Amino acid sequence: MFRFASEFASVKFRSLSGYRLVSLQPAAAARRDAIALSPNCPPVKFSEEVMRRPETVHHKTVTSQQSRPPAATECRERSGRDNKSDDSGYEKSDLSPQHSPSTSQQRPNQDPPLTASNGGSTSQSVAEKTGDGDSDNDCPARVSTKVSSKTTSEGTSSPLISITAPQDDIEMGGDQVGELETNDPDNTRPQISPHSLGSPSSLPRIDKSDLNPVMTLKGNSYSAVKLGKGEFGEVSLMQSRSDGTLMAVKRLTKLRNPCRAEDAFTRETQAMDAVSSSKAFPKFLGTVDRYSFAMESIGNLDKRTSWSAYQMFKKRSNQMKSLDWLKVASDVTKGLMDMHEAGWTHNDLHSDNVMVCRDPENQSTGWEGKIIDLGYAYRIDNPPPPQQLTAKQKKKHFKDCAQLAPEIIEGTSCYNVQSDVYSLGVLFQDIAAESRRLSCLKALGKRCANKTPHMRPALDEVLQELSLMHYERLTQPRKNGPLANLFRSLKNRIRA
Ligand SMILES: Nc1ncnc2c1ncn2[C@@H]1O[C@H](COP(=O)(O)OP(=O)(O)OP(=O)(O)O)[C@@H](O)[C@H]1O
Repeated sequence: MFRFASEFASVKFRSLSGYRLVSLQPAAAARRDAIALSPNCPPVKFSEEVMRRPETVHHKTVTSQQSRPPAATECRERSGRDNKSDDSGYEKSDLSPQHSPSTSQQRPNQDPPLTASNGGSTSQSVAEKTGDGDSDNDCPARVSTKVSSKTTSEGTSSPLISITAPQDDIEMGGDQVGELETNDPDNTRPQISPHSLGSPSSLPRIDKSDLNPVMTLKGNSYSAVKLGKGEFGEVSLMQSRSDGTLMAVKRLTKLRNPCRAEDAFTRETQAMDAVSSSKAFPKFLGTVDRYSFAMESIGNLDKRTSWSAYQMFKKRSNQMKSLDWLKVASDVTKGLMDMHEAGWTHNDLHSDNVMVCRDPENQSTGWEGKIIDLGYAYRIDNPPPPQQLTAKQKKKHFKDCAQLAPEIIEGTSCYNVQSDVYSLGVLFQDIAAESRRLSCLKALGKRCANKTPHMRPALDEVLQELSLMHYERLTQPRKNGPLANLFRSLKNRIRA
C-alpha cells in the first residue's frame, strides 16, 4: 500500500503476462533486521532459529524470509504516487487519485457526508484544521519506546515494551513521522485523502503490553522475526504473553503525515475487520496502537509454508500444481466476493498481495489463497474521486501497473467492483503464465480484464467457471503424463 521510490536502491522490471512487476531492492538501511536483544534473552545460539523466551518458543526454524518483492507494488509510486516530495507524505493517499499540483490544492471535497458510524471526521477536515497536517504538531506527540522488564504472574521476567523513546524495529507504536525521503519525478502531489472513517475505537483492541516479539538469533544477535515488509509497512511475528497466540503485527512505518496515516490505518483496519469472517483473509485480531494492528499469521513458520503468489512464481519450484493454482484462484475470487458483499473494494489486488499457503495443521491438504494488504481498500459507497493523471503518468501506469483497470488510469471512473474484477483477471493471467495447463484460466482472466467494464463477468460467474475447470481437471486424464507419452509413442510407431 505504501510505496516510496526513494526506499529502493534499484528498480528492475519483470513481466508476468500482462502484469509487469518491478523488483525493487530496498535500501540497505531499510532492509536491516532489527536487533532486538532483550535483557532477558537467553544466551542460546541457534542460527536462524526463532527465539522467544524459552518457555514460550513455539516455532523453531524459520528460513530467512524473502523480503517482499516490492515488485508488484510499484505502480502506485509510478502512478504519480511516487510524489513523495510533497508535504503530504501519506502514502496511502497515493491510492487516492492524484491531482496535478494545480488541481490538488483546489479540489473541493467531493465526498458524501460521512456517517456517524464511521466517525464523521475526514482527513481533509483534519488537514484543513492543521494546514495540511505535515507538521509533527498536527497530531499527538510522537511516542517512543524502550525495553524494560517486568515479572509476570508466573514469576518469570519478560521483556516489556514501554513507550518512552524512539522506537526500534521490534517495537510497535512509534511513528516515524518525518522519515520520508522524497522522490518526485513527476512533481505531482497526492491529494489529501478525504475518506477517513474516523477512529477505529469500535474495533477490537490488543493490549500492547501483552505482546512480545518473536526473536531469532542471527549470528551473535537476536532480531525480531519479520514476516514481510512493504514500502510503508512491516509485518512482524508477535506472541501473546497470556495465551501464547502467534500473530502478525503490521506497523505502518515511514509516515510523514500522521493525520493521513491515521486515515489509512483506520481504513485498513476497518476493512480487515469487515472481512474477518472470510476464510480468504487473515483474521483481524485487533488494533495495537495508532499505527499497528494484529492479524492472524498466515502459514506455518516451522516449515515455511507461506509465500506471496509472486514469490512462488519466482521460486519456479513446481511445488504448486495447476489444480493448486485453480484452488488459489477460487479462494481469491471468493474473498473478493466476500469483500464486496461487506461493502468494500480492495483496489490493489496483484500477485504480491495474494499469499499462498498450506493448511498448517494438515500438510497433506492442498494450497489456499489469502488476500492481504487492504491498505488501499475503500468503502464501495465512498471511493476516492477519479485520479487525474498527466499523459506521462498515464503512460507509466499503463506500462507498469497492468493490474489497474484502464478506466482508473484514464480517470474516467472511481475504483469499484468492476475494477477489482479487472485486477483479478490480470492475476489469473499471471498465474496462467506459470503453468502450461492453465490456458482456460488465462482465457477467463482475459474476459475479466476486458477493457470495457460492463463486459467483465460477475464474480459469481467467475467462481462457477473456476469450479468447472477444477472439476474437468480432476476428471480428465492427463495428456502429458508418462503413460500418455508412452501411448502416444506406441501409436506413432504403429503408424510408421
Ligand atoms: N497475515 C500475514 N501473515 C504472514 N505474513 C504476512 C501477513 N501479512 C503480510 N505479510 C507479509 O508482509 C508483507 C508486507 O505486507 P503488506 O503487503 O500488507 O505490507 P504493505 O506495506 O502494505 O506492502 P505494500 O508495499 O504492498 O504497500 C507481505 O508481502 C507478506 O509477505
